[in-house]
Amino acid sequence: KVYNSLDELLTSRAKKYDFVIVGGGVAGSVLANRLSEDRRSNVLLIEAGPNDEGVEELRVPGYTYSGKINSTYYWGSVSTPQKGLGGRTIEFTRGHVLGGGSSINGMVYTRGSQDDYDLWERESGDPGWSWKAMLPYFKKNEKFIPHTHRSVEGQYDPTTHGYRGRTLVTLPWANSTEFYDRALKNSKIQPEFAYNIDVNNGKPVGLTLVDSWKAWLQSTIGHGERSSASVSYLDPKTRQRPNLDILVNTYATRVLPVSNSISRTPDIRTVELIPRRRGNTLPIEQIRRTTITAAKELILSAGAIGSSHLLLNSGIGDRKDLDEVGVKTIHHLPDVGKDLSEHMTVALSWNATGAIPPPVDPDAAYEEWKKHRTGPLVDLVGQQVLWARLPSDSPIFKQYKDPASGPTSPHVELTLSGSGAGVGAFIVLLTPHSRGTIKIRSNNPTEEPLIDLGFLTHPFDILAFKESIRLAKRFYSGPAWEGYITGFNGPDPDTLSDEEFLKRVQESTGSFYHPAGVTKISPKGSKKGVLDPDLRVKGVKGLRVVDAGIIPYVPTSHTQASVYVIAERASDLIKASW
Ligand SMILES: Cc1cc2nc3c(=O)[nH]c(=O)nc-3n(C[C@H](O)[C@H](O)[C@H](O)COP(=O)(O)OP(=O)(O)OC[C@H]3O[C@@H](n4cnc5c(N)ncnc54)[C@H](O)[C@@H]3O)c2cc1C
Repeated sequence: KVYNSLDELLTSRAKKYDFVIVGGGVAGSVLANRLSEDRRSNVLLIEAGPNDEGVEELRVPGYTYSGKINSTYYWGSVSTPQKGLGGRTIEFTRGHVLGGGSSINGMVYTRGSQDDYDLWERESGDPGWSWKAMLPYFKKNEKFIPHTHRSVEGQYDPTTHGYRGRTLVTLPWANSTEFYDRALKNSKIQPEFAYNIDVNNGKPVGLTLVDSWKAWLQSTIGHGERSSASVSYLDPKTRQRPNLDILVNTYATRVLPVSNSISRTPDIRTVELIPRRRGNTLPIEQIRRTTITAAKELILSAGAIGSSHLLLNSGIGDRKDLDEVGVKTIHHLPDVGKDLSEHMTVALSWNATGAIPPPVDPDAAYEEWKKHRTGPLVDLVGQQVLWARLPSDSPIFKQYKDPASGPTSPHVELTLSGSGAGVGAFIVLLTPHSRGTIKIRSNNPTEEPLIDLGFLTHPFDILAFKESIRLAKRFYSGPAWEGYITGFNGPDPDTLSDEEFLKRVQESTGSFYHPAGVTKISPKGSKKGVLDPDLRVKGVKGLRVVDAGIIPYVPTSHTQASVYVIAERASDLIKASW
């Protein structure tokens, strides 16, 4: 059952919970479902944002980024002034609703490379995080739905996918356009950008024996609707389980050792809660706090930012930083909130001579979606994404270590789009050297955390942007674009001075909202990192973290698929330990 307020839960329930999960996003929704599969386990899922049930705007794929989604479903976070961006702050979007990021995100479904997961194995010393070991979890999570209204032959590899999972995944609904036909034609002519049938096979570079690949984009959309973690894992049947309570509109301020603990190791199973609206900072003396203690485990799934914020508010972090803001350290764990890695983006555009497509009537599109779940509102991003490796003989690798997790990992993603007079490529720097931090401003847990993304603080990343833009220029100057593309609008590293180029990039760099690394896994016994390989917080009892923050280094993908499989595996680890 869903409880809309803390009071509602407290007045109608006096239940003991075995597992308390904080954060009802991707990981939290998966855990709530899997842990409550065992009817003997009582599970409480706590989410700061509202319930997503019946909110149509969250279900229409084409409404994402359209301004039609109410601001209540976002945290409204902003980064600190970014040193590498000349002091500019950037909006840092996070989902604030059941389903978390998956209720508002771009729905791109990419798993990353085999080397990304093999890096997790190396970083944690646990082969259970390797690509090979995680592949069954990808299949467990996914229900791939091949379209029947158009031919999708040759657009995906059937052996790569799962067909019985909960997250619906599909290919673009619309047919290809002149722009995408040309992009595909180009991939047949330019060996650097060869076609690969399915980006989700983990080792696309190895298979194609070239340095880059391109495939039909897959999205977490099914039957014309967004397939978020709450829709798929907290479906009406799951919500009715008598052993699962879901509490929304409730913000966790701190985690605490259980009051009667006699152990020397802090036994952290209590969570402190307040009713709270999105983003409002409450004066500390007005905060009326309630606590709930888990009988077995407290699990933080508040997202990379939310979980590190919560640990720091609780006095679990670097003693020096905590002292500075007047928070008493209950457990000195220096790496909490450190080593944040994140993707950086820059949008490029070219002029083109393509046919102007007929305008879409928004009312008719909505009517079609409502009646049939078809039409222009069923797709979101483009049909093709190009993932590429920077040439291995590029001079930047003589100067700096290649940050990619291995040869199957691309350095750059280009989301290709084009219609009429404009062609675009959204460049994503997938393997940054720059690092950021999450810190707290004060001892008031309702204050927003300090989100420092560290963008462009490492010189490699500026050079990597240059090389990535050159790569995009090579792609769009291929023979298939002759007579179609007429000019590049930059920023062009080959015509601008270094200063001008940097300024243009600093003005436009954005985030891709894929933060990782702030509560990373490391080997048992290692002083580095925040979590043991089984996701327990090092040096304390009773507390795990399960979300994007556990990932040692941002993967070369959009991150939701990684988080789904992290949570699927975590559910098995937790079940196996009781
Ligand atoms: C705008 C945007 C677009 C994206 N596009 C894509 C995409 O196209 N494809 C893709 O693969 N990935 C995408 N992502 C990333 C993807 O959504 C995330 O990787 C994923 O949601 C992370 O899952 P999580 O469980 O770690 O955290 P989340 O899904 O963010 O869940 C965390 C939950 O915890 C709640 N919470 C936080 N703090 C507290 C607290 N103190 N008390 C109670 N609850 C709390 C939050 O409200 C949230 O619901 C996008 C993300 C954003 C923001």
